[in-house]
Amino acid sequence: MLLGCIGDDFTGSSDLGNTLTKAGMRSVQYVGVPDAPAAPDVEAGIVALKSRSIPAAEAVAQSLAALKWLRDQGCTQFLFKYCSTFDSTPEGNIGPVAEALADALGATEVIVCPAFPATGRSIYQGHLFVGDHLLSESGMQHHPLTPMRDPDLRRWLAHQTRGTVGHVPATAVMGGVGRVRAALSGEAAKGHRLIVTDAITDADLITLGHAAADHVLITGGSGIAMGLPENFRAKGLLSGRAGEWRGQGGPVVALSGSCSGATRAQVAAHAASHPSREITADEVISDEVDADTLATWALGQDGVPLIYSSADPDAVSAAQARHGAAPLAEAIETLFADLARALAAKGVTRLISAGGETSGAVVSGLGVTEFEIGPEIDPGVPMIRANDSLVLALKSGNFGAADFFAKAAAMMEGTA
Ligand SMILES: Nc1ncnc2c1ncn2[C@@H]1O[C@H](COP(=O)(O)OP(=O)(O)O)[C@@H](O)[C@H]1O
Ligand SMILES: O=C(O)[C@@H](O)C(=O)COP(=O)(O)O
Repeated sequence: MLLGCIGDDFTGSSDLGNTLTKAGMRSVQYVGVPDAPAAPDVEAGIVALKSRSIPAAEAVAQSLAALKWLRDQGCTQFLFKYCSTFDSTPEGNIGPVAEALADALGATEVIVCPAFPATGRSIYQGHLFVGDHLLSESGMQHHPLTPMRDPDLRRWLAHQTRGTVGHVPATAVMGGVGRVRAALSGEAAKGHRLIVTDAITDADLITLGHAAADHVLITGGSGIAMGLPENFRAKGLLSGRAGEWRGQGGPVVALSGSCSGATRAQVAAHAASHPSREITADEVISDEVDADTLATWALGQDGVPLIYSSADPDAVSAAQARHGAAPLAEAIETLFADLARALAAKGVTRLISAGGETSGAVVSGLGVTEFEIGPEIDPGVPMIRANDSLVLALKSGNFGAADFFAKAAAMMEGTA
């Protein structure tokens, strides 16, 4: 294994696997820290954690355990993957995890770059944009767990860190690899270890990736990985053997716990022509719904049945006020985990899940240990294979075309 990656959620980890696989690295996504060695042909290993919204100290401990396993597999470079919308709170977890990994690896210059231009995320003057909106006006200010109300990544990250935060502007990034290296060293010389780097285009990300060829630790969204495989290829370290992917027919179900604007639009579009069942926060809290009944309903439907708790910001706030945000999220996630387990037991072979935390719950419910990464459905979302009879798509809340659920089901079957 060459590149060791730590993802702070499951959709994000498959997003990273997609980028690395497309760029020619043989990649495997692990569910948590494995307790056995990796297969010898894995070139990029991604340890997927569910550490984005847990207490910072636990996120640090889990990330350090992942780092230890990846080091034991022989990795020479490490990537900490977080969300392209920088999902975090003033306490963390991006800053504390990045600093702990940097301490453990003795890293002195660490890129911080969540840019992902294919999905509209760009960084300019240290500020994160989603399309032509600042992050704080993109809808992310309403996120149920990590509302993002400050688009200045330098300022937001500084709340989370012991050390100070540096910045490499777009003018330096556009100046090429030499200018970037000089700018990063300049920031490190001023005592800034975590350095936010502007990036507007894929070309900027490839420049940053090449500039970071000798960095032991890199942090960012999946975009920051775009240039990394080429560094290993240039040293003759990649096998060039991509995995063989095969589609999967059979019973399909879509689950959605994401409340993002993009997912709610996908849910509305899908529900117009496919069987769909909403589960409300109140039903979940009062135990009026059970996983077994929902699974039986879904597998009795034609088309691509959808079960969703996705709700608009007003409904989410009202439900959180009634039940508490954390207990409510936990109750809904537990239901999705139980539902995934029940669906697998009843023979589902294609499972689509929308939402990062939701997908973490779904995967833990399934009890799978690793995923083969397959072809891309939409930017940032690959199909992934859990075992001989189960293929999944874990969709970030914000990603995917308007017809994502139907499109994913068809592509997973190999008919689109
Ligand atoms: N109707 C709802 N009311 C309140 N919280 C909800 C509701 N539906 C889902 N949630 C919770 O909101 C969170 C959504 O996060 P996530 O699944 O990561 O989606 P995204 O990818 O959009 O961030 C989850 O913890 C989920 O359990
Ligand atoms: O970088 C991204 O935007 C995604 O890969 C990601 O991390 C997804 O997180 P969710 O939006 O919580 O699904």
